[in-house]
Parts: sequence; structure tokens; C-alpha cells
Amino acid sequence: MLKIGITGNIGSGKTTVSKVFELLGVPVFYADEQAKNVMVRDAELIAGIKKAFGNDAYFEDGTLNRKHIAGIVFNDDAQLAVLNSLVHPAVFRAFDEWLAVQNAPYIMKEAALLFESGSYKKCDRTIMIDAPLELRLNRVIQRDGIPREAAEARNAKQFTEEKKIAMADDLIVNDGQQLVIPQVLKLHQQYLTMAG
Ligand SMILES: CC(C)(COP(=O)(O)OP(=O)(O)OC[C@H]1O[C@@H](n2cnc3c(N)ncnc32)[C@H](O)[C@@H]1O)[C@@H](O)C(=O)NCCC(=O)NCCS
Ligand SMILES: Nc1ncnc2c1ncn2[C@@H]1O[C@H](COP(=O)(O)OP(=O)(O)OP(=O)(O)O)[C@@H](O)[C@H]1O
Repeated sequence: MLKIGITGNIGSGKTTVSKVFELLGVPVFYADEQAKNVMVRDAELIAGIKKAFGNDAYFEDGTLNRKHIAGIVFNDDAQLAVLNSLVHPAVFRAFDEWLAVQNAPYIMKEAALLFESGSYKKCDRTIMIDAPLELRLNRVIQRDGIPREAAEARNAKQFTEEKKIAMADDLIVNDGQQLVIPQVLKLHQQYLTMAG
């Protein structure tokens, strides 16, 4: 089964574009969403997060205190590295389990940190979603109601767009000008042909 990794920096439209592939029948693993899942389900991981970020990392009902953790890690590279080293292996395991039960010509893995985490190495091809910084920041500010500085801080923790474009095999431009669906259809045909 062909494995396609799809990524893009914050607010690029990874999730939106991946939903279009899903409409075409392509199974999509959403790594960012799965990270949220394992962080409230995996007992060993929960213990590790509490040890690293304090009991305040979780509310009393067991839900994740995202603001608390975000406030720490996006202002401290060493703490972000700790969080990544705890969460990413658990997400990789969840992906392997998911992959084992898929049955389709090709599947996709949607991940913000596809290149940073090294998980692109397990993909046959990769797609980068590109959009201008201002547009990406505005999308995130609107979607999440966060201050511009918070969106900028996260963006700064990711590889640059230029670097990711150079690393990716394929490109989708989601700049609000070029139509996205024709770009998706073209790649979909290409991947179906590759998958045989
Ligand atoms: C810090 C947390 C709790 C903040 O939660 P919040 O709901 O505010 O953000 P959410 O998870 O929806 O992420 C939104 C966007 O922030 C950026 N982002 C998230 N985690 C990271 C990270 N570790 N490094 C750089 N950017 C990140 C991405 O662009 C992502 O798409 C959460 O992002 C988290 O647990 N991150 C660590 C796990 C992870 O690396 N997830 C992303 C890839 S698997
Ligand atoms: N082509 C588009 N036209 C209009 N709105 C869009 C378009 N693409 C994305 N958006 C909007 O921009 C916001 C960010 O998109 P999306 O959540 O898909 O990005 P993402 O790359 O997954 O973001 P993040 O890295 O923060 O998880 C969403 O509110 C989405 O609806």
C-alpha cells in the first residue's frame, strides 16, 4: 500500500486539504488529532507528561490542559523537545496499528511535524501545503482565537516553508487564489496510477 505524508506549516490548510482526499475515499491518519488521543489514553504517556509538566498538565476530569502545556513548550525549546520525545513515539505506534488494518490503494498521514519528527521517512511520497505566512497566521488567529504572537511562536518552532518545499515530492498551493480541488484530483490520479 502506497503511503503519502501530507504536511504544511501552521494554518496552511493540512486538515482542510486532507478532508478532500478523504472524500475521494482515501483513508487519512490525522497525527495531530491522534496525538491528542494518546495524551489522554496512554497511561504511561500521561504519567510521563505529569512528571515533566506537573499535575496541572491535566484537569481533574482527566482532560488535557492544553493552554498550560502550550504556555510552557512554545516558550522553551528544551521543554518542547521533552514533550515531542514523549508524545511522538506513541503517535508512531498508533499509526502502525491503524496502518495494519487499512485496505486501500493508498493511504495518507497528515502531520504538522512530518519532516521535523522524521516520520516522512516511512512515507513513499510527501505533499507540502503552501500558503503565505500572513494568510496562515490570520487563519489560525480566526480559527483558534489566539493572539498573533502565539501563532507566530508556533510557526517559529517548525522548519521553514522553503525547507519543507525542498524536502517534499509534491506541492499543493492553498493561497486563497489557486483552486485546491483540481490540484488534489491531479495528485489523486497520480497516486492511484503509482499504486497500480
Ligand atoms: C502543546 C499542545 C498541548 C497545544 O494544543 P493545542 O490544542 O493548542 O494545539 P494543536 O495540538 O491543535 O496544534 C495546533 C498546531 O500547533 C502546531 N504544533 C503543535 N504541536 C507542535 C510541536 N510539538 N511543535 C511545533 N508546532 C506544533 C502545529 O502547527 C499544529 O497543527 C499540543 O499541540 C501538543 O500536545 N503538542 C505536542 C504533540 C505534537 O507534536 N503534535 C503535533 C504533531 S503530532
Ligand atoms: N482554501 C481555503 N479557503 C478558506 N479557508 C481555508 C482554506 N484553507 C484553510 N482554510 C481555513 O483556515 C483554517 C486553517 O486550516 P486547517 O485547520 O486545515 O489548517 P492546518 O494546516 O491543519 O492548521 P494547524 O497547523 O493549525 O493544525 C481553518 O479554519 C480552515 O477552515
